[in-house]
Amino acid sequence: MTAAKPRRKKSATPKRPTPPPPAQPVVLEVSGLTKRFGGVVAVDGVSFTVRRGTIFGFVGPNGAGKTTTLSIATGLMRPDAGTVTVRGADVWADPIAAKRMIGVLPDRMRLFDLLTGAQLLYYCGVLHGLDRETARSRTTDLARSLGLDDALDRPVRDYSIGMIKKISLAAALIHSPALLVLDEPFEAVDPVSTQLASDVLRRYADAGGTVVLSSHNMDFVERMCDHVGVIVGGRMLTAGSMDEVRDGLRLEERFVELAGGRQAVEGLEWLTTFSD
Ligand SMILES: Nc1ncnc2c1ncn2[C@@H]1O[C@H](COP(=O)(O)OP(=O)(O)OP(=O)(O)O)[C@@H](O)[C@H]1O
Repeated sequence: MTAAKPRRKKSATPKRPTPPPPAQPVVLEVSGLTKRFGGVVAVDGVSFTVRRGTIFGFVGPNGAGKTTTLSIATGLMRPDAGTVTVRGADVWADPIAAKRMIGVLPDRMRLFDLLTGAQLLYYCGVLHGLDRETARSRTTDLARSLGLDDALDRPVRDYSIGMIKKISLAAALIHSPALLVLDEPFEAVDPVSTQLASDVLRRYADAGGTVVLSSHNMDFVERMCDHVGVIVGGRMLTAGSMDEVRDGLRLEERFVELAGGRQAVEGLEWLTTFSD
């Protein structure tokens, strides 16, 4: 007789959108990615697929390999091994076709910050092939939806960190790409703006857009994403629907479990011996 497996405590979870049906076509296929920086293996054989209409959360501890993976996935960095395709177009063999379908918000993006917000969005739109009228009207729509209307005429170099994230998100969205890849999009963004931007992303995904985003905010990922992948030490430990990955726990609990648990606070006794 086998011992009964102890049941996990079911935690209350925030409300989330229903996952899209599994029959949706694959939009992003990442296969066997590996990237080394000298002696550091930043990404170690990472594979995952993301289907149309999915909001995929990519989570992992600091230095786990999220930014490196997302940089390779969007063609900003070459891997040592592995392939990435976007709707079947290889990001390295067919970069123009692949990149046309991607909107990117990279970590630490450098913007043409002498332009005003309106000029920046307009030029992003025109560079992506939009006609002038469409670029102008989408600039206005995005600024309104993301709470940036009042800032549109100011130079981007005067923006706060959160405002830069929002204008970068607008720049990634302006050509209405099939795939959005966002590296920590809501870092330093206030809760009201996060809500506005979340609504924009959900509407985009409901209409068939596909989102991959990284974040350290587990509650946000659990609320926002229907699929999730956990990367630790360059390896994708698990990826699947939110419920599969959570396995009855809150995402944060499951993440801490997978990422190695809490470190004992040993060797810090001096911290409690105050100098005065
Ligand atoms: N250009 C680089 N040169 C050398 N090492 C790098 C470079 N970029 C990343 N690394 C290393 O690769 C590993 C993965 O880094 P990466 O930025 O992908 O992690 P991350 O999961 O995005 O981390 P964080 O959550 O802290 O942003 C780290 O050990 C990092 O120091």
